This record gives sequence, structure tokens and C-alpha cells, in this order.
Amino acid sequence: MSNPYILEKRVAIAAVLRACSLTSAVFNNLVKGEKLTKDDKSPVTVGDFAAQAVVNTILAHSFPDDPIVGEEDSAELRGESNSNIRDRVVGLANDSLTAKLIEGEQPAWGIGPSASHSADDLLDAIDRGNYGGGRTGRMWTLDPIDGTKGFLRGEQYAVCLAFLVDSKVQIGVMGCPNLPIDAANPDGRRGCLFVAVRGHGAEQCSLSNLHEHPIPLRIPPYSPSTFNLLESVESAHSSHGFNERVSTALGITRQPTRMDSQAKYCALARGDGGVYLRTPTGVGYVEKIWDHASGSLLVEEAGGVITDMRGEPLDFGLGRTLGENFGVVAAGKEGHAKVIAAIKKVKEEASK
Ligand SMILES: Nc1ncnc2c1ncn2[C@@H]1O[C@H](COP(=O)(O)O)[C@@H](OP(=O)(O)O)[C@H]1O
Ligand SMILES: [Mg+2]
Ligand SMILES: [Mg+2]
Ligand SMILES: [Mg+2]
Repeated sequence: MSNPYILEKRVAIAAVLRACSLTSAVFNNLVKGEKLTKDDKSPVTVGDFAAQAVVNTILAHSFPDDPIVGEEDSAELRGESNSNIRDRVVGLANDSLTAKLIEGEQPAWGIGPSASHSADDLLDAIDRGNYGGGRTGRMWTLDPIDGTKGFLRGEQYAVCLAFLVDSKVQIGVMGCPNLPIDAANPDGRRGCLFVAVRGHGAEQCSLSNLHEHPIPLRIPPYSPSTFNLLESVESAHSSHGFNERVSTALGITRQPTRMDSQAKYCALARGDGGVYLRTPTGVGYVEKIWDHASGSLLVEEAGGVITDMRGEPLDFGLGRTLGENFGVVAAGKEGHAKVIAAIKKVKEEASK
């Protein structure tokens, strides 16, 4: 069957590419004071706000009735105390939207030299991301910069966009501007785009040239000699201690690969690491759908399995969060079964 969502895929790729150029420019030139701290104490930069404004503006042009669950909102930018940050966000978003069209892009998508927007329009675009989510209908979910802490540290981050119908992810697009194109050559060229379409596979290509070496992604069969953990850099996001016990129970000798953002799903999908393991740290944090939607489809379309730590599927139909889920386990089929068994063993031992 052909992909029924061709336009959605093309627009999503265009939006993520523009957002990646924007975030890369900020990454290379982040000026002190261009970030805020949110109520939950997490950081947000001018790059996060501007990237959400750009992606939501582009989505609104092609799909004006589609709701969006986006991570950021514009409340902090509207007050006079942050007017310098607001001006920078507006400037960045307009620079991105008005950049000249590249092959495959259409002016009707709200981009190109005449697509300048007012500050109010761009703040409103950010707030198009305030949809509460739900079980039925079309919707998008966006993480304009996933791994903001990695972004600020100068490490990995990802622009992540997913399109869902009836709470099932149909398209996942992720841009990883700092990820080496070839994992075997970590000092080589960087910047990858990952695209997954349900029922149509997953592929990686270069962010700078979509025609350059598109690689179909397939998680390789389980192999004890190469299998290791992909986990958060931040120990507050995933329990490094619990992960280590699971690793030991699996007899893994390789060190975990620590990486920020959904770039972990991308690494897994191309066979670079064995399992993405995210284990709750016990502070009652509830996972957000934008942190996993696009990555989950990438893993599935690369032949893998994704569940929580109990082996339950992730449910993207519960609202903006994944609700009562317990972490994330994503791996190839055989590796996934082994990890779920190891988690059970570690939990049983802990309760003795
Ligand atoms: N206590 C916590 N437990 C799990 N995830 C958390 C968390 N606090 C924040 N996060 C999420 O972890 C994401 C980064 O994941 P990772 O650790 O894999 O890089 C953050 O995304 P943002 O950077 O988009 O805010 C944020 O949504
Ligand atoms: Mg954040
Ligand atoms: Mg995130
Ligand atoms: Mg984010």
C-alpha cells in the first residue's frame, strides 16, 4: 500500500530541516542570557521557542485544522521583562521562515522570502502547541529541541516531530544536527535526518543533502559481543544505578553509551547500541509524548520493539503525557525480550 500521508511527510521534513538550521545557528552562537528556567526548573532557550514557532507556522499553513501537542508555550515571552528574548525568538523564526526555498519546498507552506511574520503571529504559533492530546483524530507532537541540556552542554540534541492518527504514530521525523553520519567515524561529518513512515520503513540521510546516501535502517540481530545500553546523560532523567544492575544481569561488559535526546532512538535504529533503557528515578516524573513519539516509530519501523519496563506498549492517546507508564525499553526483538526478563530479575532481587 502506498503511503497515504505523502504531503504530511514532505511538510514535516521541510519543517524539521528549517528548525535544524535555526537550532544549529543558535548552537554555534549561544549568547549568555538567551535561556530561561521553566517552572519545573528545566532550561529553555531562544532556540526551543523559535524552532517551535517555525514548525508550528509551517504545519498551520498546510494543515490548519490539525492540533499540535508541543513542548513549549509563549507565556514567558509575552512579559516585558523578557522582551529581549522575545525579540531574538522573533528574529530567529523569521530568518528561518524567510530563507530561500530549497528543492521540494512550496511557498504555500508559509516559507520563502515573503513569509515574514509579526511577533504576535509567531507567539500565537508557539501556542498552537497547547493541544491537550487525545485518543482520536489527527494530531502532531513536537519537541523543538529535545535534550536542551545536551544542547547547552554542546552535545547531542534532536528536533523531533511526529504525526499521529487515532493516537498511533504514522510519521516520525527527527533531525540530529550533532550526530555523526557514520557511527564508526565519530569525528567525521555530522548532521543526520531520520524519517519513519508506518508500514514503509525507516531511513537516515544527511541533514545537508537529503539525496546523499539514504540508508534504510534495520536493527541488527542480537549479539552479546556488541549489545550495550543507550541511556540519558542526565542521571535525573533515568536511573543510572538501576540500568547498571540490568546491564550486569544481562552479562554486558561494554560501557553504556550516554547520549542526550531521542538521538538514542536514532542510534539504536541504525545498530549503534543494543537497548534504549529509560528507568524512572523515583521522583514521580511523568513522561511526555513528544519525548518518545517519533523515536518509537523509528524503532518499530527498523524492526524493533518498544514498551515500558513491564512490557506494556506506550500509549500516545492519554493526553500530553504517557500517563502511568514505567520507563522505556526499546531494542531489537530478541534483545528486548532479554532486557524485560533482566528487569524482572533485578526487581525481584531488590524486593527480597
Ligand atoms: N525527571 C525526569 N525523568 C525523566 N525525564 C525527564 C525528567 N525531567 C525532564 N525529563 C525529560 O527528559 C528529556 C531529555 O531526555 P534525555 O535525558 O533522554 O536527553 C527532556 O526533554 P527536553 O530536553 O526536550 O526538555 C525532558 O522532557
Ligand atoms: Mg524541555
Ligand atoms: Mg524532550
Ligand atoms: Mg524540548
